[in-house]
Amino acid sequence: MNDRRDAILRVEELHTQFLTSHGPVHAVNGVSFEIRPGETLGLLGESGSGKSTIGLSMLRLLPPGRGRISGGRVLFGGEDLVTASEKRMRRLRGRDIAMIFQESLSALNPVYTIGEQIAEVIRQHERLDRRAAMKRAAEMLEMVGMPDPGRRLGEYPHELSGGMRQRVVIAAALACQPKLLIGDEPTTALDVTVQAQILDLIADIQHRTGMAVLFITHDLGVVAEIAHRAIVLYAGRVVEEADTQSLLARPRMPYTQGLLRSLPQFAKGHRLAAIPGAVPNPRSLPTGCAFHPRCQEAKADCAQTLPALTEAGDGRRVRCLHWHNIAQDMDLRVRA
Ligand SMILES: Nc1ncnc2c1ncn2[C@@H]1O[C@H](COP(=O)(O)OP(=O)(O)OP(=O)(O)O)[C@@H](O)[C@H]1O
Repeated sequence: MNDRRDAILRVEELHTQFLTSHGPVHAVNGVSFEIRPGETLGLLGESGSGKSTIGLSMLRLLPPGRGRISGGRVLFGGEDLVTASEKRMRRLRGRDIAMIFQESLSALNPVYTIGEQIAEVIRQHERLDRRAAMKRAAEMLEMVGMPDPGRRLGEYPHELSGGMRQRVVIAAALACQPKLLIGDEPTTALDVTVQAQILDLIADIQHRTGMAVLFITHDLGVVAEIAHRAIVLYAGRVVEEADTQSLLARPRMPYTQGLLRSLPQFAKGHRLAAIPGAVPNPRSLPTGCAFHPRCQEAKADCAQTLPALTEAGDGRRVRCLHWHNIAQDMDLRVRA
């Protein structure tokens, strides 16, 4: 959180609830972060930690009547999207802020050709005739590395492989040159080779256009690959934020340390071990630090006091009462 002036997006104290027959579910509990142009921020967390809800809240795409933003601001270029009109949001979505999801097949309409669908997105936001929009659609397909883009324009989604469909979805998302791309697990359904290609593609386009990217994922390996900075989410709260290299080399929060130890490529000298237990139910969060029942470092006060998100130097933020001692222990272990 260094240079506040430059951020294209600032999320401040976001709270989002779902109303269910069993009462409200507090899915997002005071989340703040920012993204600067040309930057990729990884939003990392286990299933149920609130990642998708943050993405949907930012674009005001929560299920009507069930999901609601109950507090906070989402400032995009200084404008608060929480209070913007629905008309304004329709203009922003797809033009200034684009979102891509995991399941490319459901994002595409089976009865229209690839070309018609990309051209339609372009024409929703720009005054172009059909021919010009089709020409731009072909250029977009070329940009995302689609072989033989002219021919692909006339094909239907089912004629393409999963990786090629995801390229089409990215082409459509980027057709209006958004300033911010939100990717919600956009590579999770793809095999590792195609996943690597898509990550390279997003990084390459970002390099050329300077767009900001919020990359939502449960996969630390993906964050390591694509994100400049990362936020770790637990039970709807940010528990750690750091530049990706520091986060991977010197995680401060025990939860982040646990995530790293559960992955072979990051375990480095530690025994490979899954974090015991599961993400808590957001209807009944533990008192104090929500992670304390699963934490190997927990002390008596962790069950009583909710730690604040604390500045820990170098733009890092940590939500842990004992991060300082744990950090010293970790550093000693790393030096030994
Ligand atoms: N439409 C909904 N109605 C009720 N509760 C919901 C709804 N959508 C999400 N939730 C709850 O909100 C919490 C956060 O869910 P969310 O989908 O944002 O998590 P996530 O980190 O994106 O998980 P995943 O990786 O599995 O998508 C979960 O407890 C989930 O059960």
